[in-house]
Amino acid sequence: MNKTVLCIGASLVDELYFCDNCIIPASSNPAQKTTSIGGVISNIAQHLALLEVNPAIITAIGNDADGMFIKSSFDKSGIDCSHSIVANDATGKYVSILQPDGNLYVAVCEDNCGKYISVAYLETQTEYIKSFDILIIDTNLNIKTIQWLIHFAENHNKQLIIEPVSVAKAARLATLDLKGVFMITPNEEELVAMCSNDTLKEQLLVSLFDRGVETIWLRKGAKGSVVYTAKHSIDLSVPQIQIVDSTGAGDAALAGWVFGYVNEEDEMTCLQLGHTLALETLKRKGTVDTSLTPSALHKHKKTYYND
Ligand SMILES: Nc1ncnc2c1ncn2[C@@H]1O[C@H](COP(=O)(O)OP(=O)(O)OP(=O)(O)O)[C@@H](O)[C@H]1O
Ligand SMILES: O=c1[nH]cc([C@@H]2O[C@H](CO)[C@@H](O)[C@H]2O)c(=O)[nH]1
Repeated sequence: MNKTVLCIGASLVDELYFCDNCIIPASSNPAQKTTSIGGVISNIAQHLALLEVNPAIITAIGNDADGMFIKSSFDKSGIDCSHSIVANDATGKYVSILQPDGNLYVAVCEDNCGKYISVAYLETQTEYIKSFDILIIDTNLNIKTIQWLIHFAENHNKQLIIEPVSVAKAARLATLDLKGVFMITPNEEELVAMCSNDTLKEQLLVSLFDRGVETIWLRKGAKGSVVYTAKHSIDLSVPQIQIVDSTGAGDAALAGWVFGYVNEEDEMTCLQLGHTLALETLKRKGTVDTSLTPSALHKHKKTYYND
């Protein structure tokens, strides 16, 4: 393993409510709740730790029981969170309401990492950040911090990957200078939100390349995904599966891809590893497949992709 990975963004508590029956809007629906650690960057870091990539994280948690639970879980997983912020505040929370088939109906999120992971804070951490090869960030961060990190990565030759999180938060990227961004991983709705003017998919992709993005990994749910660079693209479908919970497929896909990348796998293998981890996550409730190991991921990949 050659490259080192630092994740920067939100750690939250996820409360997922699986409704017993098809949701009746504007009324109370009987449901079953599961609670786990969430936040896009935390999901990615947790999977990378299980995959023995040895990630570190800069995140913000509150000085409450949720925050202490998240910190002790990171410590147990070997995720270095010693440069994270423990704020005199509540830990952020994501609450989602899902249909009985595991598809998202609606979700809300209150998180504080935009407030605490400021440019002023990151400026005190530059030597630490410089010690990593790959920076993965989520758009829970505020616009100024995201722009600072993009420039930092460009100036210090770091590979910066941006996970756009949601349609609302992807819009934070709409006006930014993206020069030198190594990879960005939107779904089709987030792609539109990241670009201020264009509407056609081809124009959206070209506008991101013009703004300086090297690779766009476009996620298409049950239709798989496509990796685009200015020169070529590769497309991969997914087998049909019975999903249990749609939460976190995109985060898992990125962690699987990064695992392949740091282990110097070819681009199709990285993509297959990404899809494989997404599929395994979709088959269980919650965002992290806690049974994951590097060899289990390779074994599942063989089953899904038959090679
Ligand atoms: N219903 C599905 N069946 C099979 N695979 C799926 C399904 N949904 C998602 N995937 C897999 O997960 C990957 C990422 O999922 P998706 O396209 O939903 O991304 P996303 O919207 O960024 O995810 P998230 O829900 O985490 O925000 C897809 O490219 C695909 O490989
Ligand atoms: O605004 C946000 N919504 C949802 C998430 C997280 O997305 C994960 C699923 O992809 C889930 O764990 C939630 O906490 C987030 O970090 N910010």
